[in-house]
Amino acid sequence: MAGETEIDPSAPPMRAVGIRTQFGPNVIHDNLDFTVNQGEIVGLVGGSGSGKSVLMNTMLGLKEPEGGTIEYFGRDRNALAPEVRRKINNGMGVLFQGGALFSSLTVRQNIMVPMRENTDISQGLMRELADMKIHMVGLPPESAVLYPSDLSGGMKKRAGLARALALDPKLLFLDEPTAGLDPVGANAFDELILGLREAMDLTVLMVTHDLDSLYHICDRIAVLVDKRIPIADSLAVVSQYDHPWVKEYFGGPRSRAAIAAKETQSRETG
Ligand SMILES: Nc1ncnc2c1ncn2[C@@H]1O[C@H](COP(=O)(O)OP(=O)(O)OP(=O)(O)O)[C@@H](O)[C@H]1O
Repeated sequence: MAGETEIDPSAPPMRAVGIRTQFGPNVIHDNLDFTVNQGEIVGLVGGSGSGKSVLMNTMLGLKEPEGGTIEYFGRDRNALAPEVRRKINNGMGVLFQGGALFSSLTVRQNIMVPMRENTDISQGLMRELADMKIHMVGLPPESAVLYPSDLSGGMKKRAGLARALALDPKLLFLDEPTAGLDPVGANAFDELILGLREAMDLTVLMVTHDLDSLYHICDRIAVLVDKRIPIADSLAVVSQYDHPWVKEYFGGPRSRAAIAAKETQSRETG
């Protein structure tokens, strides 16, 4: 197929190169570079309104940047053959803030939506696959027939995640996945992401304000400040980065508490 041989499977699954994003006169990203490597969990942090969600949508392909390119597997996505682009798109799952479930559909029906839109598998098989996803995200089997309004906040997130996993993605995008969860629920959700990464060989880009999540599950942390990502590295490196926002974010009391919690956890797990 034309174009298919042109992606490089050994190249990073996603790269933003020289991205410029602008809404009218409001420049959000300016010459922003950012790479997401195979198999890693990257946390994207930055102040409120710094452009994290817009960047996620741009990398997902929901928004075209005003300048620069997004590469998938080493290739400008706009140069990909339509079949290749569709295949890559189907390999992306996204959990939006709040789960974004269809309120008039049950959990199972919600999970079946992307299957119905993108595959021609039978209704029976779709149901079976949807129930498997429900199991994978740790929801009880009976939740399949519940409506979103019947679910707790944590269950909604899990249902949204199950739908994000519907097409067995390789790239998972999470927008504030633990927002609104209590610490126990948030920690359980973090563990779930770690387990799924192993089980499904996922690469994860996660927008988050949750310091515990950053410390617990992220391999690298990308910092979006001043319209760019000047640093994307391990927590140890990023937390020493010389920028006022970084100093405030990683040097504040909530950060110190999260570090202390992580150290306690590391000691307990040996
Ligand atoms: N469709 C749009 N039209 C105009 N401006 C927009 C649009 N979408 C986002 N913006 C602006 O872009 C900027 C970045 O928004 P974005 O939602 O990406 O921030 P964020 O870093 O995710 O913030 P938060 O942490 O508060 O969720 C904001 O100033 C926002 O008002």
